Amino acid sequence: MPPRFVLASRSPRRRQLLELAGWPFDVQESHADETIPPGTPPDEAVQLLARRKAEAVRKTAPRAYVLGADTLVVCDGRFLGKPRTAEEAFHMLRQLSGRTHDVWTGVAIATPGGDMVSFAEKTAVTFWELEDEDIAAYIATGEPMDKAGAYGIQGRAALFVKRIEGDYLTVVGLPLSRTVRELRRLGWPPPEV
Ligand SMILES: Cc1cn([C@H]2C[C@H](O)[C@@H](COP(=O)(O)OP(=O)(O)OP(=O)(O)O)O2)c(=O)[nH]c1=O
Repeated sequence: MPPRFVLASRSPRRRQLLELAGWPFDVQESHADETIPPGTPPDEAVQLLARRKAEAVRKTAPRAYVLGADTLVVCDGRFLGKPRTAEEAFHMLRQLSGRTHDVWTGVAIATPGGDMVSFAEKTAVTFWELEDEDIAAYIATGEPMDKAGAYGIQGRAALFVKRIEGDYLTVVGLPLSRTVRELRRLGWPPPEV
């Protein structure tokens, strides 16, 4: 039996992106703890959380390749995760208005041999100046609530974006081209898949 591939994520975006790679995989949510030790730099923080997610799911799928990922927005040294309330979403988007911030995505791959490999990718995103009414209207769509930094570049927040530097898919939550290259290096997919 060839090894299975499991995506350790509840994110519909990550599933859709991984489908582009063209091989079969299962999806399993990780329920991993998402707290980060204070002072952890962003590249380490996203890899730490990605590894935790992959590790949690590996316990239930030991003979599989397991992929975990985590995305964080970093503005002025402050980490912006998923907003808990509409007010928090408003403050995050106010903070991002008219400025450049970094979006970090960490990816961790657990292999059937027991290894754990991870990397982090960064994309810089510049927003136009946003009017308070634009922010309020965007929050009313409900889009910000399950997304780091309170926006989805793949949705209506595309209208906020002046320029980006880096892989667009790092912002959406999975730097697919680098991920597929790393997986190949680790032996996935095997010839029989
Ligand atoms: C900045 C940005 C983030 N996001 C999303 C990607 C991630 O799904 C989410 C960040 O939260 P994460 O904790 O990285 O992921 P998640 O909770 O959605 O899923 P899981 O932990 O189960 O894998 O924000 C977008 O979809 N578009 C964007 O432009």
